Formats: sequence, C-alpha cells, structure tokens
Amino acid sequence: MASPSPALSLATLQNLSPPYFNRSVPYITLTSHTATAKPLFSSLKSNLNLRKFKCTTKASMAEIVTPNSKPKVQVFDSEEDLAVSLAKYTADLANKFAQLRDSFTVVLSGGSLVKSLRKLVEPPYVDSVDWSKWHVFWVDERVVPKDHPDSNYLLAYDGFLSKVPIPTGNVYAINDALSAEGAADDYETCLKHLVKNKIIDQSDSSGFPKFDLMLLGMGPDGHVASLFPGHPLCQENEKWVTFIKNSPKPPPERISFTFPVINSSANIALVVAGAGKADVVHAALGDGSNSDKLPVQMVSPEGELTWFLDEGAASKLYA
Ligand SMILES: O=C1O[C@H](COP(=O)(O)O)[C@@H](O)[C@H](O)[C@H]1O
Repeated sequence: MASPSPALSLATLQNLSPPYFNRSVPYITLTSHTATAKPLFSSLKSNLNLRKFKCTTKASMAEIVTPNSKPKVQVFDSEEDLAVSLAKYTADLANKFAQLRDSFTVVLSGGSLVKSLRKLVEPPYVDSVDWSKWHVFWVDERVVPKDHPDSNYLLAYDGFLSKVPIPTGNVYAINDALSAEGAADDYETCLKHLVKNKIIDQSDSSGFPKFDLMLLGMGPDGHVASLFPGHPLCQENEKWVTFIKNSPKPPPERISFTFPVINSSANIALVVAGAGKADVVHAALGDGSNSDKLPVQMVSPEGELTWFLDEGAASKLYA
C-alpha cells in the first residue's frame, strides 16, 4: 500500500486499511510505527482534534500509539468512560496473570486513583474476577494508623477492598506501629520474602521485584507515589522501599517504592483525571521542553505503560 501523505483528509483517513487503522476495535488505533506513519501521526496531531476521531462507530476514546509504542496514551470523553475502561484493563490483566502464574500482583496508589477503580467492584467484574489470586500492595503509604483519614490503606479499603473477596492474607498493608524508616525496611523485607516464594515475579534484567500491574496516580505537581519533584529520593537506585519525613504534601512522613521497583513492572497504568492536571499532563507528554524531569516523566517500565486520561486532563495536549 502506498504511503499516505501527511495532508490526508479525515474522510480518507477513515478509509485507510490496516496497518494504519484497525477498525475492528471500538476506537481508532494508529497501528503502524514505521517511518511512513510518522508524518501521518504528526499530521493527525496538528490537523485534527480528538473530537474528530470520534467519527468512527462507538468511538468514545482516541488511542494514540507513539512511534516506539511507549507510552500508550488513551483519552476518554469523561472520567466515567475512563473508569469503565480501567476496570476492563485491570480485570483482563488479572485473568491473564492468574492463568500464567497462578497469582496477580497489583500495586495501588492513594488519592483519586481509588475512585477511578469503582467499576471493578460492580458487575460483571465483581463476580467474574478470581479475587483469590489477587495480591495487593501500595506504591506509597502515609505513616499514620490504618484507621486515620490520611491512610492510603483506609481509602482503598473503603472504596475497593471491602467490596471484593480478596483473602485478607493477600493484602499487604504497611506496619503502622513502626517509624517511617522501620516501616520501609519492614515492607522491603516482606517483598523480598514474597519474591523468594515466587508470589511476586522478579525482573531478569534489574533483579528488582516485577509487579504484574501498578496503578499509579499523579499529583498536580507531577509526583508519583511519594516521589516528589526535585527530591533526592527520585534518584534512589538500590533500595526497594524508601521513606520520606519532609513530604511537601501532607502528611510529611511516608514510605514509597523507588523508581527501580516502579520501572521493573510488567504493566503500569497512569490514571489522571480532571482539568486541574492538564498543565502537568502537557508538561509530561508534550514537547519535552521542560528542563527538569518531573517524577512522572521518570516512569518508564520494562513492560507496558498506558496513560488513562479524561478529556479535562488531556485538554492542553493538542491545543
Ligand atoms: O499523596 C499522594 O498523591 C498522589 C496523587 O494523588 P491525587 O489525589 O492527586 O490523584 C497519589 O498517587 C499517592 O498515592 C498519594 O500518596
């Protein structure tokens, strides 16, 4: 097939056959990563806004696959559509890993992420997922009692864990009786034990634990987990779990997975909703003109990185 010119009209684009567009899925996928597709991709970005992508049947989402297919960025019409797709994505991975390794290791964030998981505790997933295979961890936790309003565990318990039959022994909360330093060491010891017992996979290349799925949120300053912009903890490359006593966002004492652990993951979903985060999404995924890398820009897993954005969060991407 002849290479499409970068000046193609939308009507022509819709009639392209694979590999350019895969029309068997309910959204548009730019499937070719070859040099010939690059000008087409640039043209799409500059000439069409995301709404125009919705001309295909059932499209409520535009999917953009960047040339090296990393990261994959998915933009949804609404946070509701985002939550529906996130539930399917998570359930599909849970089924895949339960069959592959007889366990599914999933890492949660705190904050708004838990609300975006709400469709997972509804039919069909609440009944169809094999919750007995799930092992649940936290990418970061505030050093507060588990019943404290700032606790990421409490947030996840109220919004998710209390609604599904995951065995309590498979839910790995931090030890809230310890100091920040002690809790980080204790959590790292727990992870090492689970890697030894092959509950958690291990990366062949890095030697760090390799979680099946990390569900990451992002703060309006570009922080992920409890790794904040400009903080030396972003450079930690030996420890699995670290601690912070001067978090710029309260509460000040927290523990956090380090970037080598985050980046050894098999799958990472970066879930961001709301126009309040549009500037930082633009900085993270835009033209790369910001000189200092934001923590979110340091997320680069061995496996697959998929962004889940609602229209508000993506609103400055294609302006
Ligand atoms: O403090 C935290 O903030 C981030 C982002 O939270 P969000 O409410 O803006 O989505 C969260 O991912 C992290 O787990 C949490 O400890």
